[in-house]
Amino acid sequence: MPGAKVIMADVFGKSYDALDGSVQPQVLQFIMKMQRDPDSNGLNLKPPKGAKDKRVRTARVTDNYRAVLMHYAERIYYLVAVLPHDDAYDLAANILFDINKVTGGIELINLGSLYGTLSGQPKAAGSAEGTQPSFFAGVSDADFERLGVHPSIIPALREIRSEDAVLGIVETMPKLARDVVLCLADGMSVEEVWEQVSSLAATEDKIDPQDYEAAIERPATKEAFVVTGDIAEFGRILTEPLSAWRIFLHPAQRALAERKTPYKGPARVTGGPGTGKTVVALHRVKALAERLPPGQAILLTTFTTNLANLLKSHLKDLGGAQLLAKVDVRNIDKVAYGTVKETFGPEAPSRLKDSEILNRWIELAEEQPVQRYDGRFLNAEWKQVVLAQDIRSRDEYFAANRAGRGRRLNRPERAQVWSLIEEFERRLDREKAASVIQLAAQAARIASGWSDEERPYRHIVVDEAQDLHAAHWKLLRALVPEQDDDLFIVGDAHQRIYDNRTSLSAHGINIRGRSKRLTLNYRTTRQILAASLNLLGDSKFDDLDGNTEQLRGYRSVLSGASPETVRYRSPAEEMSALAKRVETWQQEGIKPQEIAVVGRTHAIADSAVQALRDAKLDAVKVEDYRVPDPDEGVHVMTMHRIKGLEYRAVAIVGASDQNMPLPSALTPETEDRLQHAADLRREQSLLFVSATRAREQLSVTWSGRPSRFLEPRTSR
Ligand SMILES: Nc1ncnc2c1ncn2[C@@H]1O[C@H](COP(=O)(O)OP(=O)(O)OP(=O)(O)O)[C@@H](O)[C@H]1O
Repeated sequence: MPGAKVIMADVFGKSYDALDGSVQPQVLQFIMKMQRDPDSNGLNLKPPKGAKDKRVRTARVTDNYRAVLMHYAERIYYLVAVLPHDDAYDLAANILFDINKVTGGIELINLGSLYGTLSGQPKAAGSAEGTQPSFFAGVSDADFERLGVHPSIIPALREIRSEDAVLGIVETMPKLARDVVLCLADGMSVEEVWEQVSSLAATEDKIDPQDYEAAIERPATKEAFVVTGDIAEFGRILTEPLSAWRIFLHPAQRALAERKTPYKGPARVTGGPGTGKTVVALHRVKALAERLPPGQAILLTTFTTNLANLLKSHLKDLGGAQLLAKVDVRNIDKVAYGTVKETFGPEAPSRLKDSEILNRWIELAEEQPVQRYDGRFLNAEWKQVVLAQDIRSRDEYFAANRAGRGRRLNRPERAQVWSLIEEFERRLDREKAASVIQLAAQAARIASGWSDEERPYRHIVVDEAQDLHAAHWKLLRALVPEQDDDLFIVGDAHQRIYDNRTSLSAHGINIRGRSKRLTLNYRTTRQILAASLNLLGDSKFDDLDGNTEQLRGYRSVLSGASPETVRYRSPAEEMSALAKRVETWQQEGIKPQEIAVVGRTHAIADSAVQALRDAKLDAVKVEDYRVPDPDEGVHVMTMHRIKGLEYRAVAIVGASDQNMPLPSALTPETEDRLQHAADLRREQSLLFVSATRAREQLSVTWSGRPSRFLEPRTSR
């Protein structure tokens, strides 16, 4: 008897993750049995009674669990879910499969959950909102269908009368319908939605609504189903819960990442937290690697080593060792140091961390008989004026542009500052040491002298671009010849947490006409998003290229609990409440390693670890360069360390005015007004970054006075 081909639907992952560890291995056994012989008695593969779609089948996985499948062609089955017996029959009764008229891809429509989301909605008449018109009154059925919304969904859309209901229902829809409905709800016209969403997802094929063989080959199907017959591949996929196979690019993301016609120069993608910028960068690397000529290389870089390690593991998930072999994944400081070391070998200076450099500046400033300049001010002047413009002489410094610096320096003052800078650099030379930014400037100087043939990369992709310094951009510009698809840059100035501000065009990186902004957040519930945006107040942010960026249209499809903001009388009380909160989250089914506790300083994080352990909860401090094992417990870390990560639940602790902003991170206002403002914005961004790591639950707590960034939304 020939075996069957089993194809996994994207939604399958959700039901699989919810299964008990003892049932999960049985699912693989079940798939193997299906592949061997779907008609074997033990499987009891049959059409359930009362199913809306005659192709639905149920089959036995264990005594208590059933698989729901769709049988669409001879010996080919889609696996939709494995659920407890009754739930499986419920689902089987309410699903439909069809070929989407726009994408030509196969779609799974779950009418049960779709209509289920409407149950809490006010009725059309007889309720407080009785006269509320249907939210989509202006869109005809024909328009919905033309845009790619399946006709079975349209009656549910007619029931919608509030934005909340829109956001609730889209979670249960097929992908294209979800994007269309969100854009219409955002006020876009039918034509705009066609141009910006549906037409981008449309297939050029002539669609035969019965031809599933052709439909299975289309990209839209491949985004929603894992088409593999290889059992080892199934096993690998199922044991990597958040791995990249589940990431199905939104048409706007796909247009950026998989674009076939080359970008005629550098391209830039911005967008708020969780809009999939990193995902786009990874898919871009994959697309570029697929057409990379032999002997050429791609650089994927970001700001910190931790994030570079994370990118490496995501890239491996996405394309395996084969993809990784074509890509150099390194953080920017390593790229710079590598260039300097190649030239100077063992003579290359050793690297000093930013904190060590700052301490040396503070020492030098304090040694001066007359203390005219604060160490912080001098450090910033050196980094943001001297190193940013690669100034090497007193005359160059006299002529330097000091835009962005808030303290004027007259000529004699500039002479004083320059002599301090010379003294500082002399001391570092004597130590055979250098700051990471000095090394980047040196590397940029070296690489700028190379010919195009000597430039080591064919493409460079940059994540977390907002944190890079001017010297980094000069270096990157010099590491890749100016040509099509040279630089692909991804970032968000709202998340700038290191003190580097510059504009791409100042470094010969011209992105005009090649920049896009992503607006749909896939990570965070809209309740958490609204609270996080509140933290930013009315501060202004840039678009990495000298213009102001706005978060217009930034929204989430997910809905959940409101975040908590709670004040306690003392740090001890706050910490014991933290332990209770973490315990409650765990009781609600959130695993310890899916919970993060975040503090502004190491000391706060350490006291949180202690408090959790005192309450007999497993907790681990997440330090640099190490990812804890899943059984080490709740992850506790600083706000800098959580950058780029995400958790189901996040507790921000110690968010008092004493810690946020951290006084030692602020340049005195009297010393430099603009630097003070930039320091404040950076602290605000740190809190914003921390809050936007939360997928489902967020709590922000403190004792004493709340951080000024919390003021607008604290109701006490
Ligand atoms: N099209 C998509 N469909 C479903 N999930 C997605 C999609 N794109 C991204 N995601 C998920 O959304 C989350 C955020 O993605 P990602 O980390 O790429 O966003 P980001 O913009 O780089 O975020 P941040 O700037 O906050 O670090 C991830 O869990 C990712 O898997």
